[in-house]
Amino acid sequence: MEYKNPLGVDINLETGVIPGAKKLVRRLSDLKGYFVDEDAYSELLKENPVVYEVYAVEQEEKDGDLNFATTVLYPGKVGKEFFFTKGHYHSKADRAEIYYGIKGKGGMLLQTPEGKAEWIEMRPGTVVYVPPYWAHRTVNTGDEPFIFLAIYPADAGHDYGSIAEKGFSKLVIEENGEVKVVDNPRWKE
Ligand SMILES: O=C(CO)[C@@H](O)[C@H](O)[C@H](O)COP(=O)(O)O
Ligand SMILES: [Fe+2]
Repeated sequence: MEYKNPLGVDINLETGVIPGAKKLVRRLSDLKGYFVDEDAYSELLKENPVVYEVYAVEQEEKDGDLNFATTVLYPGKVGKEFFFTKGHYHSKADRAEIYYGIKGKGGMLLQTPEGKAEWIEMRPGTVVYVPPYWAHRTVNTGDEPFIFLAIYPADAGHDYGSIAEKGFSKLVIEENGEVKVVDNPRWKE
């Protein structure tokens, strides 16, 4: 039997960086078509800010193993919509996931394939259980980076297709200085 080596790493709780992890950067240009307000999107695209970074420690895609990753989701808005991650189902749709809030303020939008949505607020210390089959997207509703850890099966994979095409049935927006979760006018089942 070949055994893998155990590993311990310290997440930088201020920056979200995991030493030695693979870094992925998503800029606004990577989120074309995701935000409802297309004029606001085009305007902000001139700056093309970084929307989020992911630091991932991933194993081979095998049943039984685990990956973990931090995400640093920057504050910002496109029109009224707060910055968010793309959001995805898992390619192996029955794979669950755990998120843990590290820094900043935000939340998670979750959705079943039938379009039933849930919003869960997250702050440092919040654990979110993402059940099998639910799409999930995080949203930064604060004014500093929102940082969290995700732990997920190594064979879960990411299925971005249907969210990229249809989005979530709910939007998380700022209106009159308040965070609101409202119906997505573009949502169609
Ligand atoms: O859910 C997971 C892994 O299953 C997170 O590590 C996200 O991958 C990350 O927060 C970026 O979000 P996406 O761009 O992948 O939606
Ligand atoms: Fe996931």
